[in-house]
Amino acid sequence: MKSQKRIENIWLALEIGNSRLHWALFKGETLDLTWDTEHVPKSVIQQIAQCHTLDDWPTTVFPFSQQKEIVLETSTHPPIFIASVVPSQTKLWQIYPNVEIITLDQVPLLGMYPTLGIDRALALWGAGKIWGLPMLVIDAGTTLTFTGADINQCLVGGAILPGLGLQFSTLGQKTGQLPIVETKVITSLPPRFALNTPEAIQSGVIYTLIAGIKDFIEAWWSLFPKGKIAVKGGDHTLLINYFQALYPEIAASLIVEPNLIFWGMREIVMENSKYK
Ligand SMILES: Nc1ncnc2c1ncn2[C@@H]1O[C@H](COP(=O)(O)OP(=O)(O)O)[C@@H](O)[C@H]1O
Ligand SMILES: CC(C)(COP(=O)(O)O)[C@@H](O)C(=O)NCCC(=O)O
Ligand SMILES: [K+]
Repeated sequence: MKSQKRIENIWLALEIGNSRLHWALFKGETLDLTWDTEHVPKSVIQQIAQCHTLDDWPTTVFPFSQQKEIVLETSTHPPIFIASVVPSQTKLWQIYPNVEIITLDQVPLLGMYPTLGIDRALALWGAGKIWGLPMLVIDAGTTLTFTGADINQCLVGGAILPGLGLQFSTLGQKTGQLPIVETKVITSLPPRFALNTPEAIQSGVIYTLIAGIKDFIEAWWSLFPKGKIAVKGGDHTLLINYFQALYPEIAASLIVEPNLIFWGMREIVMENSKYK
C-alpha cells in the first residue's frame, strides 16, 4: 500500500551531461534514489509538464513510477533543480512549471572563471563539503575533467580532455578502417603491445589515459601533499579497476563517489529552507 501522505519536501536534481541525464530524488536533505536516462526530446518534456505527480511520468524518464513500494505522493509538479552543461537541453526543460537552473554564481567557490562548467563547480563544492579541501575531482564522463580547489575554497584550476568513450568513437568515426570500440565490451586490461586492431586501440587509449591521470594526480600531490582526490563519472568503475591493477597504492587513496554533483546541489538547495 502506498502511503496517502503527500511529501512536500520532495525535489529532483537533474544533472544534464553531454551523454545523458543524471537524476536524483531527494526528500529534504536525504538522497532517496538516483538513476540515469537518455537526453529527453521536447515532446516528452511537454508530456511531463502536464503530469501532476511523479507517478504519472513516463517510465523512460522516471523508471520507478510503476513501483508500488516507492512512496511517490509528491506535491504537484515537484521542483526540478537543473545543473546543465548542454544549453539546448536546458532550454527544453524550461517548459516544466517548477524548474530552477543552478548557475555558477550560486556556488561559493572563489576564483571561478565565467565559462567554468557548472557540473565541475558543483562536484568540487560537494566533494569539498563532505571530505574537506584541498580537493581534486576527476570526472570520467563524456569528457575527462580534473577540477581542484585549495583550502581557501579557491579554484586552483583543472584540465579537460576527451573521455574514454569519446576517444574510442572519434577513432572509429574519423578514420577509414578503425572499428568503434565499445567501452562496455572491455573487461580487463588489454595487452600493452597488441596484435589485433581492437586491442591496439584499447591499449593506446587506456594506457595513455591511465598514465595521464597518474601524472595529474602526482602533480596535485606535489602541490598539495595531503590533497584529496574524488572520482566520479560514467567510466569511473573502469578507471578505478585499472588503477587497482596497475597502481594499487594510488587506487587506495581515491575517494569514489558517483553522486558528487548531487551533494553539491544539495548544499545549494538546502540554503532555500522550503525544501528542508
Ligand atoms: N548506460 C550507459 N550509457 C551511456 N554511457 C555509459 C553507460 N554506462 C557507462 N557509460 C560510460 O559513461 C561515459 C559517459 O559518462 P557520463 O558520466 O554518463 O557522461 P555525462 O555526465 O558527460 O553525460 C561514456 O563514455 C560511457 O563509456
Ligand atoms: C568540460 C565539460 C564539457 C564536461 O562535461 P561532461 O563531460 O561532464 O558532459 C563541461 O563541464 C563544460 O562544458 N565546461 C565548460 C568549460 C570549462 O569548464 O572550462
Ligand atoms: K559530468
